[in-house]
Amino acid sequence: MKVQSSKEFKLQREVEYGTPEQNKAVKEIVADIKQEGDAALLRYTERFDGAALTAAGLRVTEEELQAAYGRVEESFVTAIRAAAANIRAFHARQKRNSWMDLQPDGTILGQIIRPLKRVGVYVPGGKAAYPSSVLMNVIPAQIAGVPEIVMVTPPSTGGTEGIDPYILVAAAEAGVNEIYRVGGAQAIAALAFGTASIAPVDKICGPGNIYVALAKREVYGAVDIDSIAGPSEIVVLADDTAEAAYVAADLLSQAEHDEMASAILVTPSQRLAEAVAAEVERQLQELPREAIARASVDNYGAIIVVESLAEGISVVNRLAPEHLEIVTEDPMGLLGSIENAGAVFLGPYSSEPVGDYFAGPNHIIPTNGTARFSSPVDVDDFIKKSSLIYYSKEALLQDGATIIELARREGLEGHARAIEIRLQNEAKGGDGNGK
Ligand SMILES: NC(=O)c1ccc[n+]([C@@H]2O[C@H](COP(=O)([O-])OP(=O)(O)OC[C@H]3O[C@@H](n4cnc5c(N)ncnc54)[C@H](O)[C@@H]3O)[C@@H](O)[C@H]2O)c1
Ligand SMILES: N[C@H](CO)Cc1c[nH]c[nH+]1
Ligand SMILES: [Zn+2]
Repeated sequence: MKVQSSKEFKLQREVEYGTPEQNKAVKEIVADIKQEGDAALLRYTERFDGAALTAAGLRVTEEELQAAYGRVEESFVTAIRAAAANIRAFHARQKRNSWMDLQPDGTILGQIIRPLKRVGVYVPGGKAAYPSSVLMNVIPAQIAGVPEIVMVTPPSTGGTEGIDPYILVAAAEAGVNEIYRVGGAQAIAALAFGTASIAPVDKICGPGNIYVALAKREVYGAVDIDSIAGPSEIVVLADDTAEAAYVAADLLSQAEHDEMASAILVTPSQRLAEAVAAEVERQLQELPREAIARASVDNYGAIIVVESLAEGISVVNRLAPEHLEIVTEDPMGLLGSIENAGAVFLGPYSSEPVGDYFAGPNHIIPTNGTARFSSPVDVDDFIKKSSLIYYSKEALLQDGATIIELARREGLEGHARAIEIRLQNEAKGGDGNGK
């Protein structure tokens, strides 16, 4: 990894997100699915995932789901249950309730919370299978009360059923049974627009590679999306007290996700910068996914030497990373200055994979600088709110003139008259029915 000064460093998102070719490919895939439905879905699944399916074979059967248990270790089932319990406990704290406020004049104002009816969750499965993402998608949706949760994941990671058995077991543990073996941009478009085999959803959540992220951006508006949760990112803000081997390991933990993942160290310590660069090189050679991680650090990685921790914080806030680790003498003391980061990990033992798998917070987190304005997946992603207004006669008599004033200032006489007709009727001693 190249050690550079903050002046030399250029923000990745200042260039187009994804290459022009990737953007063009995604637009074509989405348009084809919209127009041709299943036919295009099957064609792209064969082209990108090498699976020649029929429409009847798109959905995973209950037998396949149960058979997957025979292909995973008991220790995995124990681990996924323990992780699920932590994720459930964390997200249960986010649940909102409807509320109503009764005022002395009889007015009732409130907010009604309802779950979305049908949501699609994307579970990545291209370069690696992500059973942990099943839990991160499904548990908050269940806590919100979503009745129909549909899962899609590509068939490319193998297994006799064509889907990684660990993903299937995680789905069965989470209680999902509508699962389709499709991935990439074609899966996102199928969820958004529907095909003969897959009924459309109201919202799509979940992380994925650049094709998934661009497709979610493309279908937004036809459906809602959680955020752009694309190739993983980590920024470590560290001072001279940090352990170089730990920092390097944490950088590589995200670099190994994807050639487009980004891993960045920001430090005022030239010594640490050089030690981490050497450690990254040493640890890379021992990493099974060396080629992916090397491409990531070569193209999207950086070690940025800043003048001070204060400058480091301003670099971090510009980057707005998905994950930020603060490994300094007093990490808690710096927390208040962090404005943009999807998840913040404090101190040398809060290694990023603790959050990826187990602590409880969601690992589906905005990337590419979008942590400036969006948040990790949570229970709120799976609800919608309706406002409730009940105005009593007394309240309308009291506020009516003010409402009329505001309506007439906007030149909307029809609005003003809707109020005025009631005020006039009441002034005449009306019965409240306009008579
Ligand atoms: N931000 C987050 O919260 C978060 C969480 C977990 C994982 N991730 C990211 O998810 C991603 C998982 O990526 P993955 O590739 O392993 O799985 P994936 O399921 O996201 O992508 C695989 C799909 O990509 C499509 N694809 C591959 N090459 C293509 C091409 N040339 N043209 C068109 N489509 C193509 C295929 O349809 C394939 O099914 C990684 O980037 C990882 O960093 C992000
Ligand atoms: N680090 C990823 C979020 O960017 C999540 C993940 C899943 N499995 C391992 N890691
Ligand atoms: Zn990870």
